[in-house]
Amino acid sequence: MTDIYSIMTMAPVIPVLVIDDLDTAIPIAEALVAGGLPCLEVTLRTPCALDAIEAMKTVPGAIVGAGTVLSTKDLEAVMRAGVEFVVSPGLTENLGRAAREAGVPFLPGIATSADIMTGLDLGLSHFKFFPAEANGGLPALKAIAAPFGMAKFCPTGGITLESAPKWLAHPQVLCVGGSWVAPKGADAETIRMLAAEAAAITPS
Ligand SMILES: O=C(O)C(=O)C[C@H](O)[C@H](O)COP(=O)(O)O
Repeated sequence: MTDIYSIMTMAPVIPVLVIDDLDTAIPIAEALVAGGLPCLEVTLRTPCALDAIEAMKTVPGAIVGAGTVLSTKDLEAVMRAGVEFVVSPGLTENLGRAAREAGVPFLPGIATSADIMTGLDLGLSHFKFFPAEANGGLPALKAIAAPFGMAKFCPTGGITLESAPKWLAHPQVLCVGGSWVAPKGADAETIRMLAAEAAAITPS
């Protein structure tokens, strides 16, 4: 199993996926990997999410993680499905401890300095800044991150192809998360093109 730093630095964008139809899981994963985005965050927002994770794991080159992991029960379920990383919208001590014990790369959501300090207490230093734009955008992350030079971030929530470069230019931002690369109902070729565009983003 790899570490969360490696997951966050494989590509500039981690696609956040909501899979409604299990039949689309493999084509979506193939398109994203072909476009240059190997790390896939499958949210536990739909009934078929765990099956989608297992299906996507068969795609060569795909590094499949789970998002929307809200509890230790969710964590156990996604570990059974064989995820390679775990993302949550927030951080609780229970979930943070369980993820550490499971030894799985873990990217918990934070929105405040206190959240970051809770994470640091648990031995965590890589966080999802969520919801990034609604929480005040890049100016807010700059201010919140400033005292925590050891912390690294994946801002997620409201980020687009157009806004990603400025987020990525922040020295503590390793990647961004976003659902724009796999819009609902998009065909595989569209997703591959959106992924290729996202994979080519450079900080500016
Ligand atoms: O489901 C979760 O666990 C989340 O944390 C939410 C997602 O990360 C955001 O909804 C993605 O944001 P958009 O790119 O603006 O769509």
